[in-house]
Amino acid sequence: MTETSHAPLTLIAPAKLNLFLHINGRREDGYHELETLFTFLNFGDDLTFSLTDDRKITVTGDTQGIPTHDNLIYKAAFLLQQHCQCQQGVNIHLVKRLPMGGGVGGGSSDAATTLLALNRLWNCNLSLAELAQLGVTLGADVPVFINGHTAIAHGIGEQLHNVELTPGWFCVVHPGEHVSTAEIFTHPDLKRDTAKLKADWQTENLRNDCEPLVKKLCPEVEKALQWLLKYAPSKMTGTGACCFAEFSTQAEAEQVLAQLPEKWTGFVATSATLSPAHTALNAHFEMK
Ligand SMILES: C[C@@](CO)(OP(=O)(O)O)[C@H](O)COP(=O)(O)OP(=O)(O)OC[C@H]1O[C@@H](n2ccc(N)nc2=O)[C@H](O)[C@@H]1O
Ligand SMILES: Nc1ncnc2c1ncn2[C@@H]1O[C@H](COP(=O)(O)OP(=O)(O)O)[C@@H](O)[C@H]1O
Repeated sequence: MTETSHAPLTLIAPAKLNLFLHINGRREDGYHELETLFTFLNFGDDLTFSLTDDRKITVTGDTQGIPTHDNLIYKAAFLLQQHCQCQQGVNIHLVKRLPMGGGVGGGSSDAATTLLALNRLWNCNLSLAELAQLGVTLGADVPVFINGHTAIAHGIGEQLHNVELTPGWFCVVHPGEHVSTAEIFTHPDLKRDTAKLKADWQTENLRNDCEPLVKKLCPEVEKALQWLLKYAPSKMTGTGACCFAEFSTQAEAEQVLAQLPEKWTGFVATSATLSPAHTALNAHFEMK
């Protein structure tokens, strides 16, 4: 492997939260029609990209036992390299902070940051819409990270309508359980009949339709939601297992995190209307 003259580029793969998640129905292919509000957090994994002159793609760092060819980072890089017939390679070094299967979208965000970064570094020049089209083949959540704006998603999560939200401080708790998205979506007890949102959706009862089922299957999720509820309204993100509560100041959110029972992990972060990956990437290329 020969590294090129490019200096390595480090970018964040931010966490997302589903501020609500309604399930409206099930399609014939098994995927579910959703309505969900995605926002980004200023907290996530770090990916460092070092270009090489051969076509090899390697992933190092906290890969947590995932075989390289199954890693969404490798899959994203390979997909783009094939699609654009790119002659360069890359080493991608991962610092993992987001809990796997935690509902904060770590794998999808890693894939999206890889597509966004390599599109620039390899000079592929695909539009965000083209990158999102490639990305959705890796996971339903990848397009929202490519789009990079707080948005309500419809369809299976790929039709995005940008919205503006006032940023807040979030305390996110991971109650130690790994929830399989596929298991929740194939469970017979999942609520799948919520009515579609109306124009004035802000006034509706916004909730996470996966929550009752996940609470039943994972008692620690129920406990984390109850624990957070002592301080502020609590919700689960995605198909779990992470739960969150919003606060107006950093100090309030940090005070709650400081009291977190030792058996759980958590973090505090602000939300961001624009994905911090886009902000960092734009800053890097403007500087050049
Ligand atoms: C429902 C969400 C909300 O954010 O859950 P989380 O994964 O974040 O918890 C996501 O859209 C998940 O996106 P992602 O994790 O990328 O899903 P995929 O890998 O495409 O699919 C995992 C499994 O979930 C099911 N699935 C996923 C999305 C969807 N709209 N309907 C589904 O039924 C499919 O059965 C699939 O086998
Ligand atoms: N780079 C990656 N980071 C996290 N998970 C990955 C990665 N590559 C593949 N995966 C697989 O994707 C699954 C879902 O991961 P993740 O995106 O963290 O969950 P969620 O969508 O619930 O937040 C993991 O259990 C793991 O097997």
